[in-house]
Amino acid sequence: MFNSTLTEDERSHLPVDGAIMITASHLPYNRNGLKFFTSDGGLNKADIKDILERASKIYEESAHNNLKEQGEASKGVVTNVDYMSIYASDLVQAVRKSAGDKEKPLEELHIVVDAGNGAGGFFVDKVLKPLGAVTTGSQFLEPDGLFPNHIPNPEDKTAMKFITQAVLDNKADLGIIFDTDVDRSAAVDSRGRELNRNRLIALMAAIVLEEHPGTTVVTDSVTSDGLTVFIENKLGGKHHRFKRGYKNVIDEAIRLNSIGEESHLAMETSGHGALKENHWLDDGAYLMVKLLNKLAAARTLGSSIGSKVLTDLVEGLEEADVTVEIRLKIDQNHADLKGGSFRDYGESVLRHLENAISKDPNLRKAPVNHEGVRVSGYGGWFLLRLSLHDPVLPLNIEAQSNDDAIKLGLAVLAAVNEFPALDVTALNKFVHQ
Ligand SMILES: O=P(O)(O)OC[C@H]1O[C@H](O)[C@H](O)[C@@H](O)[C@@H]1O
Repeated sequence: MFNSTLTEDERSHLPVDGAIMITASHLPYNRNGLKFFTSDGGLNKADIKDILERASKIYEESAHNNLKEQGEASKGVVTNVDYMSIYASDLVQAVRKSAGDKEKPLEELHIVVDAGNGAGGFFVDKVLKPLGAVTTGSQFLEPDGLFPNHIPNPEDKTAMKFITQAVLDNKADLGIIFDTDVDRSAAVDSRGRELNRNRLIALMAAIVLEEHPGTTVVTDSVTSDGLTVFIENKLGGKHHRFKRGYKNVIDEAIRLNSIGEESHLAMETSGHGALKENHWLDDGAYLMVKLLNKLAAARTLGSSIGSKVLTDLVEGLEEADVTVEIRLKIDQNHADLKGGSFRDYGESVLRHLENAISKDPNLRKAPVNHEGVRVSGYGGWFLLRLSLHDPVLPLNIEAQSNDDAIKLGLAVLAAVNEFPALDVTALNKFVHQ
């Protein structure tokens, strides 16, 4: 969508002034929304508020029965343009270029795609096949807004199981999965190893840091400590852990560049990733093209080279044995909120936790932290923060053993237990497993 505001092609009426997409994104089918783009990028909350306010003013100012007439009068011309083919052919060209302009640089490489019945099915016919890849075993390529097979979200364990199984069943070299509107993506290597979350950020960081040594990688707040060590010690870059929310991460990377700190990659564990070279657009297909470029370039040296070139790039990334996310709901109608907002309530939970932590010698608050309360201890860490959208406090815990993860969970539970509007059932279950 966004690219249609930049592509120059007079015959196809491009570039357009604006683009609108109807999508549930990675969410279930009953949570559709609209995404708006201009050539400056995706519109943010303030822009959308402005649009809604203006629209409601126009509605109020016009007499109800006049609206239909006005609509008739302002009718424009509708022209259908096959923009997807134009966009996809740019992706194809990028991969060819990285392989010295070879027409079919992925010849005989077996790549399966799981589009989760979202919009990503085009990647098979319009990108992979023209590059010579074998795509048998690709699944759920037909768009279906009810997502009958699984929720299309590379952060979702079930979704990742589907693509991993498809790779193993088909003995494929690589698996690729997209969310509904292809702004999130992830991969699976030939052995069925998931390249998502921290691992995908590490992989993208390795690729980007080869091109831009020393650059800063901006990520969301739930990235692991192992990722920082990997980016800084192994790759020689800088890891700037910021807030959750792809827009927050992207805007922060843009801000860093504007104050003289070079950054080329902004990425979330959710699978949203944006590159400076691609106008800071969180384009999941473009991320996968960066992986294909690596594969294509490697295959110019030997046709048996497969996804190992990607797996090797994340060699040395330390990963926690236990990774949990527990979402603690705030009951907005509970008397303990005293009529206040769930945000204020959540903030007071966080302040209380911060205070409790400072008295515990086993725990250490992260020296730099931009969101919620992040704490190290028992060889791991936890982060408790407010959800971007919901009345929820998500808790992320990473540790090297279940016992250590439970110790971290208990520290949180002791502090949050004092807040009756917070549903701690899931946390209780976790620590008493
Ligand atoms: O704060 P949470 O509820 O975990 O949700 C956070 C997520 O919200 C949306 O899905 C955005 O697309 C993501 O960029 C963000 O990470």
